Amino acid sequence: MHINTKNLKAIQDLYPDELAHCYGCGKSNPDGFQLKTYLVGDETIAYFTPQPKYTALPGSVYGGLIASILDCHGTGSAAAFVCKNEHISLVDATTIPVRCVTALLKIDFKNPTPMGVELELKGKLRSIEGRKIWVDMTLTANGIICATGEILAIRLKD
Ligand SMILES: CCCCCCCCCCCCCCCC(=O)SCCNC(=O)CCNC(=O)[C@H](O)C(C)(C)COP(=O)(O)OP(=O)(O)OC[C@H]1O[C@@H](n2cnc3c(N)ncnc32)[C@H](O)[C@@H]1OP(=O)(O)O
Repeated sequence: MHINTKNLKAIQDLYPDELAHCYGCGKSNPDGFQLKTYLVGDETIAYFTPQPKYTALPGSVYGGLIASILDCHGTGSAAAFVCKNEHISLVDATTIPVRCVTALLKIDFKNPTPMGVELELKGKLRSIEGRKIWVDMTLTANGIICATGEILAIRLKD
């Protein structure tokens, strides 16, 4: 079921302008994917519909794109979970003081990801250990999990 995100703020839209050029999720990169990650309760969610140019085998999505959007959903999720853990409101904020980058990303490709349908990405917090944030992710199409991912995001120092 597609969650209505209309009244939610995407974590990537709360990155300050000078850090908003990421190819995968920067709001200021018109050529990028502009992935949006939302915190909904205890999990994060994002939706993405790949363009046909990101085809692998005919009818299925290129794995590099899958890794790319899970990468950005993972760091966005990590930032969102840190904010939640530290009671930093995403509702009232215009920017957030949390920056996370990917140290490690693992993707398991479970099933071919069909082209032409909306993909649903979910993230769940596994642990926060100091500056290390582990997030488990799934990528689902038509109700079938096509890929799972795990990410170790590192919270940057000031
Ligand atoms: C790129 C710069 C942008 C800056 C602006 C901010 C941007 C904010 C907006 C975000 C925009 C979207 C982002 C999209 C997602 C990307 O695509 S990010 C781009 C890809 N990632 C990178 O380029 C990161 C490159 N790596 C690095 O810069 C550094 O290695 C890191 C990850 C910052 C860590 O360096 P560090 O801060 O010196 O921390 P370090 O002490 O080495 O490690 C901390 C802990 O993590 C552990 N660790 C580190 N790496 C690993 C690993 N690979 N495996 C296991 N453990 C590890 C260490 O063992 C250590 O553990 P403890 O001893 O604390 O238990």
